[in-house]
Amino acid sequence: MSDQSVFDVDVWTLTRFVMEMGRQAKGATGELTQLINSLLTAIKAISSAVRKAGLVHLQGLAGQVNVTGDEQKKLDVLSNDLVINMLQASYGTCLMVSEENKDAIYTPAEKRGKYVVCFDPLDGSSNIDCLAPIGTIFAIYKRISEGEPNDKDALQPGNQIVCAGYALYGSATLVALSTGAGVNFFMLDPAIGEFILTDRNVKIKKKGKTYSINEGNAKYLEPAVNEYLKHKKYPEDGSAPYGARYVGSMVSDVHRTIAYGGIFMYPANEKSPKGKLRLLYECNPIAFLIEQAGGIATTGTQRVLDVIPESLHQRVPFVVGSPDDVEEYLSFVKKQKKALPVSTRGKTPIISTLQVLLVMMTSHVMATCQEIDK
Ligand SMILES: O=P(O)(O)OC[C@H]1O[C@](O)(COP(=O)(O)O)[C@@H](O)[C@@H]1O
Ligand SMILES: [Mg+2]
Ligand SMILES: [Mg+2]
Ligand SMILES: [Mg+2]
Repeated sequence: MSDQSVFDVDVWTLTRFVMEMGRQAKGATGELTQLINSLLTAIKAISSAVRKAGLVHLQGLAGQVNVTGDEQKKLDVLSNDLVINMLQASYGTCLMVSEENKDAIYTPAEKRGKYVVCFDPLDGSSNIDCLAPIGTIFAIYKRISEGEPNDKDALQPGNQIVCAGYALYGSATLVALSTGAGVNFFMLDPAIGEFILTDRNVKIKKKGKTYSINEGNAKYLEPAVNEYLKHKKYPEDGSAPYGARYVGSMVSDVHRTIAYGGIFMYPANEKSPKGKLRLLYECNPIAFLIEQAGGIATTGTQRVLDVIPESLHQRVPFVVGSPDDVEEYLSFVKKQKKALPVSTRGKTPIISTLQVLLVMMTSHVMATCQEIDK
């Protein structure tokens, strides 16, 4: 079938879009545009590598384990090298933090610029060999140090982000990007190798119809989370139960949540008391985009973007999505907190539950003894 679509002779590419945003920003030097363009080159190369991985033996393990204990895949390492090399060649960065590097990566002095980039070069890498969607996530900050850059430049809270985004290598390759004035989607047109603006100022639905969580962790989840999930499956008010969707690649699960509405959750659990997802290069960039799209991003106890980072690879509990859905989840968390005696609040619920049982048993035994004494 011949392609009847009109050939757009005034196409809005991501590069043009960012240049336009840059020109409107006072004192723009074009450095951010150049940095983003270099990042896009890495993303295009990763997209190409992902799509041919099965043909050129790029699937499977690289043989090392990263600092957070993930077994590195060959594509993790390749993606990481691409992003580091393209960013350093942009003359826009002074320091980078990557999931795949234990320490911060300092740009050689002669190539330094004013930006800091925290990134997850390949997100969802357990899904590479089964061809499920995977992604790349990044957050960009302005450095705060004078002279030599240092780790503190990367330990800024997410509310200091100047630009964040993700690439999704799915049935098409998409980039979602925000520089703080809303979220825009760009689709890669392989014919011209450009990302084309497809959705301007994307907004998440107020309330969705699906929840997304790894229910294989149910045994380890806090009671409030399981109570919430039960409410979604057996609504007491006669409304329709929610659907369940879980890809196991956060970028894919989050993109569906932004596109369709709903809630994505990776809360703390007994196995990972701080949750699994990493603050600097997964939770902060995604939280920034979710809020820019009108959603909520919480750790369960505070706004993700307000968390003051203490270490480069620290994890936080992570619940994001449609405002009504996340607010409803938080109401279950608050209810659980209220149900616990003050002295046990804030402690690991498993211990506090045992303490509550102990208090109840002791008072029961006391009451029985008093009965016998009468
Ligand atoms: O397999 P689990 O425990 O559900 O974890 C899935 C989560 O782990 C991740 O794959 C971690 O990211 P990486 O693949 O970048 O290490 C997320 O993309 C995803 O949401
Ligand atoms: Mg990993
Ligand atoms: Mg990841
Ligand atoms: Mg990763």
